[in-house]
Amino acid sequence: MEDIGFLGMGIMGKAMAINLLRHGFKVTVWNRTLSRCDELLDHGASIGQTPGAVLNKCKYTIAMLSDPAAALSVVFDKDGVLEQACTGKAYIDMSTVDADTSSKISEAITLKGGRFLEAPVSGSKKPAEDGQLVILAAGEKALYEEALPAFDVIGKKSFFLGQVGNGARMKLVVNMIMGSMINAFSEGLVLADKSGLNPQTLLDVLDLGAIANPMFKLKGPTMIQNSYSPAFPLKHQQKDMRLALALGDENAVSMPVAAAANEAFKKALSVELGDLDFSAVHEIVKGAQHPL
Ligand SMILES: NC(=O)C1=CN([C@@H]2O[C@H](COP(=O)(O)OP(=O)(O)OC[C@H]3O[C@@H](n4cnc5c(N)ncnc54)[C@H](OP(=O)(O)O)[C@@H]3O)[C@@H](O)[C@H]2O)C=CC1
Ligand SMILES: O=CCCC(=O)O
Repeated sequence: MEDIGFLGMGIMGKAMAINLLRHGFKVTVWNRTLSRCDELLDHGASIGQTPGAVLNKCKYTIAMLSDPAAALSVVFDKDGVLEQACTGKAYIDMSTVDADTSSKISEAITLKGGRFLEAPVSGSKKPAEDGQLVILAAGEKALYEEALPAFDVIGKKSFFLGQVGNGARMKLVVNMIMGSMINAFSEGLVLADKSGLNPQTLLDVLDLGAIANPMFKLKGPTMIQNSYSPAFPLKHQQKDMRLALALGDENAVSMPVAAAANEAFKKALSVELGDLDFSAVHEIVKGAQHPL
C-alpha cells in the first residue's frame, strides 16, 4: 500500500497526508479548493485535479471530508470517485458521517466492483499530526488488513467493528459523549468563576481526580482565556451531535443531556462561532450575546 490518494486537505486530512508522506508513502492529494494542496507539494505529494483522477491513479484512496454532503458529493458528482470505481480500486472514507451515508457510498462503489472501508477517527489536530489517532474501521475486512500499514502511521490503535455503519455509529456515540462533556465542563468553569473560585484551581483539582481527562487538560486553559483556535471546528461537533441524536431517534434512545448540549452548539452556530474550536461553546454557556 505505497501509493495512496488522499481527498480533503482540511485540518485533519492535511496532517494525516503529511504523516503518510513522512513515512515514505507516495501520496496524491486533492482538495475542493485546489490551492490548499500547494503546501503538500513541499512534502513530496503529487496533486490530482479531480477525485476521479486521484482514484484513477491510485489503488487505494482515502477521504477526510467535512460532513455527509461533502462525502456524497465527492463520490457521486461529476469527475467523482464513482466514475473511476472498479475492480481493484479501494476507497476508505475516514470522514465522520452517519451510517446511512456510509452505506450509500459502500453500495455504489461495491456495485461497480470496487472495495470500501469506513474508518472515522477519534482524536483531533495534534494526534493527527503525531500519528496518534484511534481508527474505527468497518466494511471489508481484507481491505482493513491491507490498510493497516497506513493506519499504523496515522493512528496509535485501530479497531475493526464489522459491517459498514458500525464505524460511523461508534464515532457518533463517542462524539455525542464529548459534546455533552464540554458543555458540562464549561458550566463548571462558569459556576466556579461566578461563585468566587479561581477556575485555574478548578482545573488543578479536576486533573487530580476521577474525572481527569485529556480534553479538560487541553481545553481548560484556553477556555479560561477565551481562546478558541480551531482544532475541531464547532460546526463539525454540532453536525456530530445532530447525527448522534438522529441515531438515538432510530433506536428509541432518550438523550436529554445530548439534546441540551446540541442546543448550545446550535446557538453558537447562530452567532457565527462555527469555524472556531468546539470549546467556543463556552461563550454560549457564559451567556455571551455577540460573536467574538
Ligand atoms: N478536526 C478534528 O479534530 C476532527 C475532525 N473529524 C472529522 O473529520 C472530518 C474533517 O474534519 P476537519 O479536517 O477538521 O475539517 P475541515 O473543515 O478543516 O476540512 C473539511 C474538508 O472538507 C472539504 N469539503 C467541505 N465541503 C466539501 C464539498 N462539498 N465537496 C468537497 N469537499 C468538501 C473541505 O474542502 P475546502 O478546503 O475546499 O473547504 C476540506 O478539505 C469531519 O468529518 C470531522 O467531523 C474527526 C476527528 C477529529
Ligand atoms: O471528531 C473529533 C474528535 C476530536 C477528539 O477526539 O478530540
